[in-house]
Amino acid sequence: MRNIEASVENYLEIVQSRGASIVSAASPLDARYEAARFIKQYDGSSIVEYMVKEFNWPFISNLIANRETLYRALGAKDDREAYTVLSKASSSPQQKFEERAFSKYFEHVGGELSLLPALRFYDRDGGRYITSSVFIACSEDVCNASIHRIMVSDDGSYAAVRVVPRHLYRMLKKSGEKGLPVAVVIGVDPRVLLAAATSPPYGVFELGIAASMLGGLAVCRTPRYNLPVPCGSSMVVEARLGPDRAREGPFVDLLQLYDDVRQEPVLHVEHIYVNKVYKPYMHVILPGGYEHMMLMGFPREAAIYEAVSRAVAGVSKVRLTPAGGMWLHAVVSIEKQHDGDGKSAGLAALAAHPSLKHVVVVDSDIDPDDPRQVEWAIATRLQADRGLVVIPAARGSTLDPSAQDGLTYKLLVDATMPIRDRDKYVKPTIGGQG
Ligand SMILES: C/C(=C\C(=O)O)CCOP(=O)(O)O
Ligand SMILES: [Mn+2]
Repeated sequence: MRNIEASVENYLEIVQSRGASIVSAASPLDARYEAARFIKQYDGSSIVEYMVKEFNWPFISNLIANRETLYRALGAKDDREAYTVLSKASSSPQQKFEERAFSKYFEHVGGELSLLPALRFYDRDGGRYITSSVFIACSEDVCNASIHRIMVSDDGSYAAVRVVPRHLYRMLKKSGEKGLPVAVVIGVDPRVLLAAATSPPYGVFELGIAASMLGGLAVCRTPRYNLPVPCGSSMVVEARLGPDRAREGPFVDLLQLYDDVRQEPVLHVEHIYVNKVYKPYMHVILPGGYEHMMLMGFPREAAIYEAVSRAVAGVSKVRLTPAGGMWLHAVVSIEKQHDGDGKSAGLAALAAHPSLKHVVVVDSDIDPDDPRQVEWAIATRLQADRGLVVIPAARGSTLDPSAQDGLTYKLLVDATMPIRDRDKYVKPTIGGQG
């Protein structure tokens, strides 16, 4: 089914028709902690909808409740198909969108920061946060879409945005004294978020990748800055980003740690619009929750799958593991053909996802989703003198508190069995079963 306007409402219809269910809160929740507790209760299991006391719009979380929901959305039956959908969309983004009138879809509701659907999640949070915000910006003839959290300070005096040094950062640096005009969309089909979480080369517009996955994309041009946004977005904010900076953080990141406090660009909100055609679901991603990990990690898993498939003859499964925040740790199982395959697979994984820190390579009889099996492989198949590769002082994740000056030691663990003597390593099965 197509959802070319990319609304949350249509997405819900699609995944519900394919078996996903939604849990509704009985009464409105408090924006401070109570909504977070409710989302957490269904983290990794079910989509939840709820009202938040001081807002009139419906809220929604866990849109990618688990892998099954994501696969349903992608129309895929397994990992391989899901990776293929994303990889194909990334390598052949649509270049043209269907343009529609902004005024047909959106009504102006004001410009105050207090209207932003921001919640407070954890006790040390630096303010209230919007976590599903997709920033759309164009510079010269290049457009970019990427996800950045927005922090609204507790006294409501400013909003700041965490901008990691990637494409939006590059545009911001070029924008000079006036700051960078941006359109921020909140509440879209999560396939738009997945596309925005991929890292194509500069110049590839991530909305084109979303369009490939959605079967087309209807965009509306924002009134002030003429920026293209999906017409089904629940909220559209027109703003200028920077050049001034303000305190941002702490915020709970993918690793379930409080990220550093930094000076980040201020978001100068000008106009806020809400969708009048679709039910304007405000999407909230629980920081450090399953949906956060899936949205960030799944595109990297697909990239690792693709890279390892080029490096060795057979890949069984790739997992960025939940305990590593689906960001720092990977387990890859392969059909080993040569004794060097374990190393080739691990090196390909590290290269495909620069934030990856530790990778364990196992044989295809080990399930990367089962930590006991992975540990069993390490216990019985690894010899540290030949199975470990340490890469000193490499570029690592900014989220890793143990890294120094952005540099980290990487580790590849080749826990595959040697080609010789394979008989010594087989998993025993109880006989007499046919
Ligand atoms: C801010 C990031 C993730 C999050 O908290 O959701 C991205 C971190 O990117 P690195 O390149 O690993 O620093
Ligand atoms: Mn980009």
